[in-house]
Amino acid sequence: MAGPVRVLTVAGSDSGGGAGIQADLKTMLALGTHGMSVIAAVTAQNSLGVQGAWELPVEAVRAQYRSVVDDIGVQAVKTGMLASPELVECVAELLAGTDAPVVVDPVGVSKHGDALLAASALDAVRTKLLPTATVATPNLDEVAQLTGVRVESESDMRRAAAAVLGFGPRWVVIKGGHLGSSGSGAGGSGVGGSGGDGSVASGSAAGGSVGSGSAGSSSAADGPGAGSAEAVDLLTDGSEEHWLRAPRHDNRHTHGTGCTLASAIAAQLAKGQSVPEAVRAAKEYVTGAIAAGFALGGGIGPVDHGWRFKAAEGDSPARP
Ligand SMILES: Nc1ncnc2c1ncn2[C@@H]1O[C@H](COP(=O)(O)OP(=O)(O)O)[C@@H](O)[C@H]1O
Ligand SMILES: Cc1ncc(COP(=O)(O)O)c(N)n1
Repeated sequence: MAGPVRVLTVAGSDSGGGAGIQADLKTMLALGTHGMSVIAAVTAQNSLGVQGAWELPVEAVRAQYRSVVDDIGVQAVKTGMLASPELVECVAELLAGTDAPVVVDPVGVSKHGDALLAASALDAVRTKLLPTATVATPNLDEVAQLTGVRVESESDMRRAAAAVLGFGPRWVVIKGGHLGSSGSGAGGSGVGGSGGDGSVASGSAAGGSVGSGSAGSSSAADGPGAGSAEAVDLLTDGSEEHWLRAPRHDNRHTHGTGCTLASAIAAQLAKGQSVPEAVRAAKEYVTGAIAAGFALGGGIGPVDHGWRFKAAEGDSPARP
């Protein structure tokens, strides 16, 4: 079909504009695609944390999805914050009926430790949502939550990948962004008006080109910026292994990194790239966005989704 490449995000809204639906749409635009959204939950959120979260009714999510898919059509779908077991099941059922590649970011907790998924939804993520995924992109806290595997070094990432693949996604990216950063601890508000019960500890990450290679030994360090010099992710389907290595940027403004990576993978898949090509390109994009991350509000600022536009314009951000 002629026209722009179309990518859909099914996720939560971040009022601060750094993560969730807002990060997804900015990423899709930056990578030359037409982004569309199914809003599953709304958060009141800023650089300091999540002040409130409300999930949408299942019918509202199903109706948004049908409106987009039945008329406009999608060439890839990405999922993010889905909040409740009912929404996870609904979205899994909708995705089971699509031929488009699906990127599942099993969002569990915000960078500040606020629960974005009820603990009662974990089983549905494992047994219903993950089997629909072409690529799943858990961070290390989500790996622990979903599989019980605690990753403390690069060598643990293989075990983590095998455990996630056991739930049925075709590929998994184990994101090592939290390796070598300090944990920020759980707390804050829970998910939804129904009350969140899924709070878990989260790591706060501190913030070129992407290399690949084999697993090395890198030990967890004692604080943001003091960790390993690389941000290492492992992409595997159980037979092929791709180690994606990029410079670790000593930048605390990393709000939205996971959403950005998953949306970038979806955009690249929609353009027709293979999974390894798409993940490599997405890693390059998120690495540049983290390098350009900026302060906004009093806490953790966002990555810069427009970093390539600014670089092309000669570096200095445009001023009105
Ligand atoms: N400080 C950093 N410098 C460079 N890359 C990073 C940094 N922190 C995270 N990343 C990368 O950003 C992507 C998202 O990872 P992560 O922050 O772990 O996800 P999440 O937002 O889900 O917690 C991964 O590719 C990871 O390696
Ligand atoms: C609505 C929403 N969705 C997802 C995240 C996770 O953000 P991150 O990409 O930093 O892990 C978030 N903070 N808010």
